[in-house]
Amino acid sequence: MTPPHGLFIVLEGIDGTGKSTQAKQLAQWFREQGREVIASREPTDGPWGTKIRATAATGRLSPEEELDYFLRDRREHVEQLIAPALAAGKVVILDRYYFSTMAYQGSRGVDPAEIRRLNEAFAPVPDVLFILDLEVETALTRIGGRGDTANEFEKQESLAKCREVFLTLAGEPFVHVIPSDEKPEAVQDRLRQLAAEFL
Ligand SMILES: Nc1ncnc2c1ncn2[C@@H]1O[C@H](COP(=O)(O)OP(=O)(O)O)[C@@H](O)[C@H]1O
Ligand SMILES: Cc1cn([C@H]2C[C@H](O)[C@@H](COP(=O)(O)OP(=O)(O)O)O2)c(=O)[nH]c1=O
Repeated sequence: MTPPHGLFIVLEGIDGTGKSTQAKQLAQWFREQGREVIASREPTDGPWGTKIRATAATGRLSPEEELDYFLRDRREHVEQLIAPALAAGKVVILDRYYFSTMAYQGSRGVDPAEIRRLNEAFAPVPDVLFILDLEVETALTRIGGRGDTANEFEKQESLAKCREVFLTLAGEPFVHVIPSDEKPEAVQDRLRQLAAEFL
C-alpha cells in the first residue's frame, strides 16, 4: 500500500542507535516549518503493544505468537492513527515500524521477506526510511549493557542479526542508512537535509 497524502517518515535501527532522540527533534523541526506532526512509536501504548511490553517481565512469547501480536498492534496503529493522519496531510514520524518486525522476529527465525509481505498487505510503505546504523557494541554501551554477562552476550548476538536485516534494505530508493556514531546534532542535521527535500 502507498500513503494517500501527507509525509510518512520512519526511523529504524537496533536499540540505542538514537531513534527516539532523533524522532523528537525531527518532529520539532517539522512543526517549526509549519507542518502538523503526529509522532508515534511501536510497540504502541494500545492493548496489543501493552501486552507485548509486559512480556519483557513475564517471559517472551514464541516467535509466531510474538509476530501475531506485533501485526495486531500495527493493524490498529495504521487504522486508528497512521492512515487518518496521512489522509489529513499530516507528517507522521514513527519510532519503529514493520522493518523492526523483519529484523527482530527475523532474528528469531521467521523469514524477513514473508514478514514484509504480511505487513505490506495492510501497512502503508513510508516515503522515507531512516536506518540509524551503529556498531552493536557502541549501541549496547549507550543503553548500559556491555555484553559481559551470558544474557548480554546473547543480546549482542541477536542485535547483530537484527542489524544485518536492517542493512539488507539499503539500496531501496526510499531508504537512507545514517551512520549514527556522530554527535546527535550532526545526525539530526543529516536527517533534516534529507527530509527538507519533501517540504
Ligand atoms: N549521537 C549520539 N551519541 C551519543 N549518545 C547518544 C546519541 N544519540 C542518543 N544517545 C544516547 O543514547 C541512549 C539511547 O538513545 P535513544 O534515542 O533512546 O535510542 P533508541 O531510541 O534508538 O533506543 C540515550 O541515553 C541517548 O541520550
Ligand atoms: C516494532 C517492533 C519492536 N520490536 C522490539 C524492539 C525492541 O527491543 C522492543 C521494544 O521497542 P522499544 O520501545 O523501541 O524499546 P525501548 O523502549 O527499550 O527502547 O520491541 C520487535 O521485536 N518487533 C517489532 O515489530
